[in-house]
Order: sequence, then structure tokens, then C-alpha cells
Amino acid sequence: MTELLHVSGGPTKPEIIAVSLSKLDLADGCRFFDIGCGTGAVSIEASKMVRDISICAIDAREEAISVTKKNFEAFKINNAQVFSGESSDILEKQEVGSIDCAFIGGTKNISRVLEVLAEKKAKSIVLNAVRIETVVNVINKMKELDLFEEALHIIVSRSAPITGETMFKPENPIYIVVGKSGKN
Ligand SMILES: C[S@@+](CC[C@H](N)C(=O)[O-])C[C@H]1O[C@@H](n2cnc3c(N)ncnc32)[C@H](O)[C@@H]1O
Repeated sequence: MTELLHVSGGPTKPEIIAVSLSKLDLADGCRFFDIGCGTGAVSIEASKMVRDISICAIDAREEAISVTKKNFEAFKINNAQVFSGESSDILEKQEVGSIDCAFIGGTKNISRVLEVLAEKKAKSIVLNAVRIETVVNVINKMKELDLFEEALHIIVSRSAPITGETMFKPENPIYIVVGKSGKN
């Protein structure tokens, strides 16, 4: 089995990826943006769910870009562009084209990122956050941009062995914020 290379902050846990992608309205041939791609794990899972997806993965850290490129090669992700830099700057560029679905895993400069996604008329946006301050900021900004749909708080506990029996260990809670264009 192909092993995913890791980088600090990633990969996003599979259960969180599953819920996040279920909220994104992925469709065959869609243009998917992985903003703060880290390892590229979310893009890899998205590519298993629909046909002919076109992926644009962005991260500000060179280390993450290098790991994403290696993971895309190992998992045979062919229809992908990988951009290094601040996502709000990259999203503004003409050559990135239209945006159907955007997953946001990194929330630096999030207000500007959301403004650019709204300007580009991204149809569906799903954001992961761990800090409540980020969540409040994102909900308020999405409401201002007429994008806000819902926010979820997800806690996963995973089985772990204990003296030959099984206990559950909680993982860090994650907030998922969902935005859709054309709310009204
Ligand atoms: C929690 S990690 C993402 C993990 C990723 N979803 C995965 O599965 O590996 C957040 C990433 O977002 C990047 N990031 C945060 N804000 C960013 C921004 N405004 N532009 C580009 N990258 C950003 C960080 O460099 C970091 O690699």
C-alpha cells in the first residue's frame, strides 16, 4: 500500500476529511482548490470521490509543497497544479481560473482568502479550524459575504488497546465551517 508522507500540521484525520468533503458538493469535472494543502491528503481523497477532478493545491510552506508534490506522484494524481505562496495572492491570479469547490485547511489571512473566494464566485467552501476565535471570525466574514451555511463541531474518539482490552482516546476537536455562494 502507498504510504502518505507527513508534514507538521498534516495530514488531516480521515474522519474529518470524510465529513469535510461530504459538505463540498464535489462533482465530476469540478475545479477543486486545496488551500493550505499541507500533505495534499484532502486532494488525494477528493480525487477518489469524483471523476476528472481538476486540483489546485496551495501552501505557503516550501516543506509542505515538496511533500504534496511527492504524495501526488506516489498516489498518481495527474490533473493537479501545486502553487507555493500566500493563497490569497495566488487565488487572485488570472491563471488559476474558476473555482467550484474550495477546502481551506490553513487559516492565515482568512478574511482576505474568503473575500477572494467570494469575488471568484466559488460555489462551495469548507474550512477546518481548531481555534474558536478563528471560527467566530470566519462565521462573521462568511455572513458579511453572504456565504455562511453552517458550522459543525466534531469530536472523534479512537479505540486504543489497554491491558488486552479496548478504551477510547479522544482526538482534538475540530470545527468545520461551510459556505455556499448564492445564499439569497
Ligand atoms: C493544518 S495544515 C493543513 C493540513 C492538510 N489539510 C493535510 O491534510 O495535510 C495547514 C497548512 O496551511 C498552510 N497555510 C495556512 N495559511 C495559509 C495561507 N494563507 N496561504 C497558504 N498556505 C497557508 C500552512 O502552511 C499549513 O501547511
